[in-house]
Amino acid sequence: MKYLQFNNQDKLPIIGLGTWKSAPGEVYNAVLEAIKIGYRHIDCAFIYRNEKEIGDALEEAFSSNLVQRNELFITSKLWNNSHESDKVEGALLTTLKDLKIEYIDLYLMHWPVVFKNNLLDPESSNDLLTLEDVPLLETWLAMEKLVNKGLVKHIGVSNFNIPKLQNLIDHANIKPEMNQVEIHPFHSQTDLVDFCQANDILMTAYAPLGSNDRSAAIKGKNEKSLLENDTIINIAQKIKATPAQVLLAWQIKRNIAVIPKSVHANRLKENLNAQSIILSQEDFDEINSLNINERYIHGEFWSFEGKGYTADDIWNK
Ligand SMILES: NC(=O)C1=CN([C@@H]2O[C@H](COP(=O)(O)OP(=O)(O)OC[C@H]3O[C@@H](n4cnc5c(N)ncnc54)[C@H](OP(=O)(O)O)[C@@H]3O)[C@@H](O)[C@H]2O)C=CC1
Ligand SMILES: O=C1CO[C@H](CO)[C@@H](O)[C@@H]1O
Repeated sequence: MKYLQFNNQDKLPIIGLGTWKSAPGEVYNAVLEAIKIGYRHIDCAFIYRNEKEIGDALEEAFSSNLVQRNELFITSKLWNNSHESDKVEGALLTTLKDLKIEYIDLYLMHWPVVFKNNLLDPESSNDLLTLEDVPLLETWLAMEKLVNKGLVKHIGVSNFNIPKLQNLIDHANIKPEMNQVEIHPFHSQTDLVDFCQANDILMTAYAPLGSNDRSAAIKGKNEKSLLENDTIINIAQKIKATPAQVLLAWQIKRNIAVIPKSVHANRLKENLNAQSIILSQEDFDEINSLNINERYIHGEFWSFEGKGYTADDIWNK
C-alpha cells in the first residue's frame, strides 16, 4: 500500500473508497468487500446519508477481526448546516455515533458555505448565512477543539481555494492538513496543488474517474467522459491497464490521494490495483495536456440566481 504522510508521521493510504451515491443496501457490502481486499481508507460524509450503514459494515469488520480500528483511516465531513462554533461538536458526535467508532482520523469542513437552522438542503437564499455571519475561522477553531479532545486525529477542508486556505494558515492554531477537491485530467488544478504541496497541506482528489454516474447529465464541453477519452484509452491499452487505473495512477504520480467510488467487487479491485501502475514521464505529460479546467461538481448548488453562494464566491474569492 502506498501512503501520504502527515507531519506527525500518521499515514493516509493513497487509495481510499468513495461513498457518495453508494445506495442503501449497497454501501454495506461495498465497504466490507473493500476492506476484505485491502482498502484501508474510507471517505464518508454526513450528507451522503449512509454513515449508519457504513457504521454497520465497520462494526462487522471489527467484530469479525477483518481489520483493527487503528489499521483503518476514516474520513468524514462537517456539513454546511453546522458551522457555528456551538454546533460543530454535536455534528461530529452524530457522525461518530452513526459510524459506531470513537474517533475520526480526518474531519473536513465540507464546503466554505453556511446554511441556516440545521437545514440539510436549502431551498432559497433565505436559508443561507454568509461568511460574515459565521466566518470560516470560527468553524475551524471549533474543529481544532475536536482534535484537542481526542475525537479527531487530523482536520482539514474541502472545496477550499488558495485565499481561503491562506486565511486559515495565517490565523489558525492547527494549520489545515488536507484539502479535498475535484481533480482529474480535465481539471488538473495545478496552481492549487502547487500551493498545497508548498504549504504542507496534503491533497485528496474527489471525482477522480469523472464522477461518471453524474457526468452523463453534465458532460459539458466534452462529447466523451474521462473514461472514454482517447488519450486515456490509448495509454491504458499500451501499458495493459484499464482507463480507470491510468486516471488513478496519474494522481498517485502527483502525490495526490484518490477516493474512487464503486459498489462493484471487480471495480474495487481494479481501482486498488492502480497503485502498482507507474506511468512514464511521456504518458504523464500527455495526460497533463488534457486539462481544460472543467469541473463536474460546479459548486453552484447554493447560488440561487446569484443571491446565494455563486461559483465565483466559492472558487475565486
Ligand atoms: N468533498 C466533496 O465535496 C466531494 C467528495 N466526493 C468524494 O469522492 C468520491 C469519488 O467521487 P465520485 O463523485 O463518487 O466519482 P468517481 O470519479 O469516483 O466515479 C464514480 C463512478 O465511477 C464508476 N466506477 C468506479 N470504478 C470504475 C471503474 N474501474 N471503471 C469504470 N467505472 C467505474 C462508479 O460506478 P459503480 O459504483 O457502479 O462501480 C461510479 O459511477 C465520492 O464518492 C465521495 O466520497 C465526491 C464529490 C464531492
Ligand atoms: O461531497 C459531495 C457530494 O454530495 C453533496 C451534495 O449532496 C455535494 O455537495 C458534495 O460535493
